[in-house]
Amino acid sequence: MEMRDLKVHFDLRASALARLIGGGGETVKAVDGVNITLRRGEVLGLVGESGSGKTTLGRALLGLVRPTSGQIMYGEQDLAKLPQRHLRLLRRRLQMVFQDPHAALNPAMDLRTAIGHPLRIHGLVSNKDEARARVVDALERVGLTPAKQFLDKLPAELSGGQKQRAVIARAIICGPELLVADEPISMLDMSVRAKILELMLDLKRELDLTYVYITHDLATAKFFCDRVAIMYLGRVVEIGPTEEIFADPKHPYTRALLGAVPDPDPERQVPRDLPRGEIPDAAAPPHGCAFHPRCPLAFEPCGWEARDLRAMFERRWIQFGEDMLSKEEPLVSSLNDVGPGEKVARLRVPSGRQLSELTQLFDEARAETPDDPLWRGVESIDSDDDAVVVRFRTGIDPGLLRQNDVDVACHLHDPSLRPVAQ
Ligand SMILES: Nc1ncnc2c1ncn2[C@@H]1O[C@H](COP(=O)(O)OP(=O)(O)OP(=O)(O)O)[C@@H](O)[C@H]1O
Repeated sequence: MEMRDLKVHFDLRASALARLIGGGGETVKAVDGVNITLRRGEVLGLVGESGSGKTTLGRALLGLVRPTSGQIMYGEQDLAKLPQRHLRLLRRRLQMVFQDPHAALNPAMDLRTAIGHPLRIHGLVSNKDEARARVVDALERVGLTPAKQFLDKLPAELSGGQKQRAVIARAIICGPELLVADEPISMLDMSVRAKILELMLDLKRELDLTYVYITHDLATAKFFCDRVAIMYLGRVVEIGPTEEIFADPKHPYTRALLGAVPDPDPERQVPRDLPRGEIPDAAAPPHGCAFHPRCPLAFEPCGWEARDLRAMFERRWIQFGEDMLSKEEPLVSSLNDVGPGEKVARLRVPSGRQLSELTQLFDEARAETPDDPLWRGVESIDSDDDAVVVRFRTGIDPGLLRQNDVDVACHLHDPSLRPVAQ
């Protein structure tokens, strides 16, 4: 399966007020230009924080959400353009295992009915005995044995791990080629997590399956995946063999994620030390490299914009406290109106204040945090009669660059921009 420049954008409805004043709705770029070739028989991990687009990408692969553009080539067919009717036929070969096994099973349906359901939908059995035999086989494969004892059980009679086994049995019963497993173990007890992953690996070998494994948990990705794709705000920022990515992560975001792996011993939880800031709003992602506002190594071409100035002041106020906030915030209040992608910030002097206060503020901010990467993006700071004008350098969208067996989307690795990778 090959994803080519795959995009899934969601149009959010504008609020009634926004519509009245002529504003359109926002667009969330959940998946924004993904190119991945899925190899037969591999386990590909989609790894990233919440909101990075993993689930949307997984759903798109199964035709559960329509791509906005791009292709999903599956053999000769482009799933992105296939009519629903044809997709339904294909779906028996493309299955999903969901995060929550409790929600995935109808509480009123016994396992015989629930697991056999896809067989009936796809017309793969002609009578009850055949269906029963296939369900028994699936139950045995997932370790719910003796199978006959499980046929008439309801989900409420099963443990969490048993339920997830039943969900997996339902996913494999039609003989799929690809399984998209979306956090399949995150809601299970610690004690059964490894067993479920081991079961999935056994099934992969026995049934010649290919997996897409969606997770924010790097520890299981390391154990389970042949390759991992690290996603950030709808894009793949690094992809390659699991071993190589874990041994030598190249993207600053990957490095930050790996640094944030919690210690399995709860007494020694390592704090999540992802770089400053939250994941930005996917409806108004940062320019250039979307990670640049959080990146400690961001430099000139990474996509600096006027919004980053506001974030720099916020960091300053967090560092230096309330007094500084109340003194300085009114001076730079015009930054509140800055929209995405603006390359020039014009900070007007508020009435009753002096231009010299504003220029001094910039001098102080720069002197006190000279290592803040933001300054690398500032091209000039000038002042005219009633404003300080900050201009930012032009950013470049990072594409994937090949580094040994890994592709990484980071300017640090582009010799034409920075000769030595850091
Ligand atoms: N149906 C939808 N309508 C609007 N926005 C959506 C929809 N589905 C997902 N999104 C948005 O798309 C972005 C990516 O979401 P997605 O669920 O794919 O991320 P994720 O990495 O799987 O996160 P999580 O681990 O929390 O599931 C988010 O900003 C999310 O709010």
